[in-house]
Amino acid sequence: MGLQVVKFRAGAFGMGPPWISVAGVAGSMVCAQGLRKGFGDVEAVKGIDVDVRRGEVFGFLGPNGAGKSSTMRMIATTSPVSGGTLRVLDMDPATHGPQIRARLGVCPQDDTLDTELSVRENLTVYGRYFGLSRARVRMRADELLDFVRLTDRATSRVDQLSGGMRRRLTIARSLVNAPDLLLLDEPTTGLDPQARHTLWDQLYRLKHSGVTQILTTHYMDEAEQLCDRLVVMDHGRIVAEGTPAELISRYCTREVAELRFGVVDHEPYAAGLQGIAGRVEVLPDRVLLYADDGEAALAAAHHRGLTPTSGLVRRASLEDVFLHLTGRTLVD
Ligand SMILES: Nc1ncnc2c1ncn2[C@@H]1O[C@H](COP(=O)(O)OP(=O)(O)OP(=O)(O)O)[C@@H](O)[C@H]1O
Repeated sequence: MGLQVVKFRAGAFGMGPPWISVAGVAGSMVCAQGLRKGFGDVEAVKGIDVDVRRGEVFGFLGPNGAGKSSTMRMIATTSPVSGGTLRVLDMDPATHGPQIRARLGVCPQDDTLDTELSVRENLTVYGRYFGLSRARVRMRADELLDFVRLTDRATSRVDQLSGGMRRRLTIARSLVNAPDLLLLDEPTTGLDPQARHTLWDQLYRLKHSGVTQILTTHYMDEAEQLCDRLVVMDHGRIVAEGTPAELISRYCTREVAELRFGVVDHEPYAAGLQGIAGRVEVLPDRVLLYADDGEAALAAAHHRGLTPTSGLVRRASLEDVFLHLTGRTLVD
């Protein structure tokens, strides 16, 4: 028997994508307890607990090598679990891989589109792989092309598309089987700002149509925009979990003053700023001073004779949380 095929309904895509959930999952969409992944001597995932609820967008954040992709591959059932327990859509990946995959959409980090085929054919071939009838596949392809705004490129070959169009097509392809759960590995890496915003808009619409999403990203603004909840991973472990707002309030002050002194070595300036407000972080080109009142902190610095060549005050962000927890900026 082929993969279990999901049901479709003729869609009013203009009003939002008509994804149909085939079967209810009462509790968690993904539940991991003490989940581990090893590659020989390398422990990529060191016992993590994760609970992804129906309808939410859940993010895995972390620096390179943190274990995000290894975790995603276990959830996608393409990499066996080394230890702990994992349930995906209330099933065990070890025994129900095909049943899980039939209800998953997977958008990999690198586009794996068939560049020899047209845009439309990429969808129809994939749909046939899921066992959809020709008529269903045609209807589905039309709906998805409309959803990702590629209808007018339906007959173009993939190698004629821009990077942003390819990502949109990859997302469309991952939705061919009307998945309950969509896995997105760095969905907007390499895209220009406009293409990123277009994709965010589509992912947002998907969320509101009830598709649970799990994504990895290096972009904190992306996580803040899209994720209801997220975990920060580092060295195979979860070091923080919460909503973006919870994480910011837990690990940061309300504001951050950024001070640039136009020098190579900021350490002496950082030392001089100690005690004015909260934590002081040194970056290659600036010093960050965490404060509930950033303007007051800047004034206090000036009072100490530490007047920057440029100083600005901004709201604390997930980027600051990440820096605090991992000691690194986003992309190292
Ligand atoms: N197939 C493999 N064989 C051996 N080691 C691996 C394999 N896949 C991943 N690793 C190692 O496991 C650790 C976690 O890698 P993983 O790709 O899960 O991290 P990541 O957080 O997704 O990183 P990135 O953001 O760079 O994609 C790294 O040390 C990596 O080298």
